[in-house]
Amino acid sequence: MGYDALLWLSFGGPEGPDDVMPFLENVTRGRGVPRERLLEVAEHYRHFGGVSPINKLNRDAMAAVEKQLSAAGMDLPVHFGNRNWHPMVEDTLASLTSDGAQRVLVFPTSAYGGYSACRQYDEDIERARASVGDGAPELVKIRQFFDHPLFVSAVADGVRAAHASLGNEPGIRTVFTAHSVPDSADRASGPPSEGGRRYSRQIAEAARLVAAEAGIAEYDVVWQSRSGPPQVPWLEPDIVDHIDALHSSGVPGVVVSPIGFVSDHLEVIWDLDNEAAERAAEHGMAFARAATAGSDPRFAELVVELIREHTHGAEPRKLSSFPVAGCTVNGAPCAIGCCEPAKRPGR
Ligand SMILES: CC1=C(CCC(=O)O)c2cc3nc(cc4[nH]c(cc5[nH]c(cc1n2)c(C)c5CCC(=O)O)c(CCC(=O)O)c4C)C(CCC(=O)O)=C3C
Ligand SMILES: [Fe+2]
Repeated sequence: MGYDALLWLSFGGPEGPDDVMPFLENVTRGRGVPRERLLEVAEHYRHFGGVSPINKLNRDAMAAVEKQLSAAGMDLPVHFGNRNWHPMVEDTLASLTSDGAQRVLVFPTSAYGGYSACRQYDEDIERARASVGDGAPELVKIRQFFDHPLFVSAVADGVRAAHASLGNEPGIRTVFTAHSVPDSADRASGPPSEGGRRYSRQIAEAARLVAAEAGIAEYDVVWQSRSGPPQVPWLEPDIVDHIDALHSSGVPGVVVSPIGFVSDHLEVIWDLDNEAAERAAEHGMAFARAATAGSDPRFAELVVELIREHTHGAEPRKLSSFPVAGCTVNGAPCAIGCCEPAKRPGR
């Protein structure tokens, strides 16, 4: 049986100043993020007129995918739905249902496993189906793709271009970043038989693959955009602290590749292009931020290939030996214990 549509499932972001606080309240509801952190992040959004680039970046990427789908003669309309801001996934699914859709593929805009990057999108699927009620279509989620050759080569080209922009000077360190998560969430991610830490291990593996493709021997993997109360341990070190450490050890500059994200959304343009770049400048270090994969033509090609795994039984291409995960039906978890939400301290 075929599919009636592709649901492009993303995080969402505000599209004007009045959206900022309600958006942040949606993101952090029940998550124990301190009020001060919320107000601080609201300032980051206000710096850009209250508009996150994320929705436009998603719409552009969707248009690129639609173009490639129609060029391939595949009749699969693409619909946009978000977890935290309009168009909300509940509304998109309601309209797909009234259009008569019975089976829908879901592309979540994250390459990785773990609670925030994978399981929470399953929860969005469950919540949207529950809100539609009887007659909700079957929702089949597309797998994690952190080790797909098209993802790896798009990120690697971004890293190469960033080094070229600094004149390929020797000694410039390549630093990969991903969104920090509570250490407890990382430990709890993935099936226990794999030893947990599916999220950070996949990030490390993607970094290794990209560095190998770009011919980079020395690199680091660090974290960014930490929130949550300071007494709760999150993955470390933070990119800004890491720039201090590199400076102390005499490193003349950095190329920062946000490998944990698929687009240049607000956490990339604020936390890296602003905060990390500023710290590097204070130390007199060279700084270049590598592009994310989402705007590369290979990203649309990647999405179409992932779709074809479902519609044409295409063989999954992957460069690591990690198990294929994340491809679940109607928001079911990947496997017993896989990507379970971590118990959040202070909740
Ligand atoms: C792993 C991960 C990804 C990557 C996977 C994926 O891409 O899905 C990601 C993406 C994103 N995170 C984003 C924004 C925010 N994340 C927050 C808070 C949090 N993120 C977390 C993790 C992740 N986040 C966590 C553990 C929290 C703590 C609260 C909680 O447990 O939920 C907060 C609250 C304020 C703050 O504390 O920073 C905001 C505003 C945006 C949109 C940016 C834009 O608007 O352009 C995007 C794409
Ligand atoms: Fe986040």
